[in-house]
Amino acid sequence: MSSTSPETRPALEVVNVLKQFKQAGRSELFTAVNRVNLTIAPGQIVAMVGSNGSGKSTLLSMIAGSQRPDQGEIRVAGVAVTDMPSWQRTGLVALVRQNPEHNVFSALTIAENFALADAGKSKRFNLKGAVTPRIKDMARAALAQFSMGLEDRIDNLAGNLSGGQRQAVSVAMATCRDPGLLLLDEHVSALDPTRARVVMEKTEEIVRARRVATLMVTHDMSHAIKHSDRLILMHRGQITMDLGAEEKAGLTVPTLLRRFEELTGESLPDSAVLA
Ligand SMILES: Nc1ncnc2c1ncn2[C@@H]1O[C@H](COP(=O)(O)OP(=O)(O)OP(=O)(O)O)[C@@H](O)[C@H]1O
Repeated sequence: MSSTSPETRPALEVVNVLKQFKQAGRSELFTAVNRVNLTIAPGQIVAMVGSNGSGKSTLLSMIAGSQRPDQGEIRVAGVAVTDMPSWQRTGLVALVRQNPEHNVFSALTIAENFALADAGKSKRFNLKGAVTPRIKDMARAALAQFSMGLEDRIDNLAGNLSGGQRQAVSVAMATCRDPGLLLLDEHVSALDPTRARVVMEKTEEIVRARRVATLMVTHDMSHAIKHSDRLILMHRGQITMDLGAEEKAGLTVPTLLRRFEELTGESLPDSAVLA
């Protein structure tokens, strides 16, 4: 079998990626992501944790296509996306953001949101007539996975949903077409702890069932340990720790926080502890 066949090629390859920013009042550039290498296998769930400002969101935004690396290469499911605008990555990369407001259009119904997501990179989108029986079936099936009754509300305005319901809709939309890679940028951090747990557990269940490779940024260390196959730690623009399933098996939140402190001399913010 060829090493580049769909079954074996990595879901994500980040090769030597560098991103620098100009800083106000300073002549030298600030390095936010410092020659990062990261490979994610098909179906693998990777949790990424790290201190504030360590470069997690910048790395995610380069993978999603809203920023371009200054150097390096990014491939998703074998496709070179480094210079591809984000709208062209639909189907390859799906992103669920922290703020529920940023993931769904409040003025559209749930079904219309699905129609819009499905239209993806096609430039012509006409809302009138876009909600076809196929879209409705797709939306109902995707939403039923969350067991929140959302499949019976597809004609409701998304703006009338709670934050947790919106994030459930967002994950359902992001995964229903089986993207090459799912990016979760603190997608449950704006929810209350109970809702956060439910949405996180369902998210894991869905991505495992669909075998969608996932890179999840979180400040909740227990989520990072519990809901991943692998845990990576970013610090000052670099990946400083990379724990596979075996190393992660006996890991507890206090041990993880201690290991981070030993490695970096700094404390890791744990939203579950801070909450
Ligand atoms: N557009 C920009 N211009 C200048 N500096 C930036 C820009 N975007 C990010 N940075 C800086 O790059 C660093 C990394 O930011 P980034 O948002 O990636 O960190 P993070 O790990 O996601 O942090 P947090 O956990 O707090 O969300 C920070 O010091 C930030 O101030």
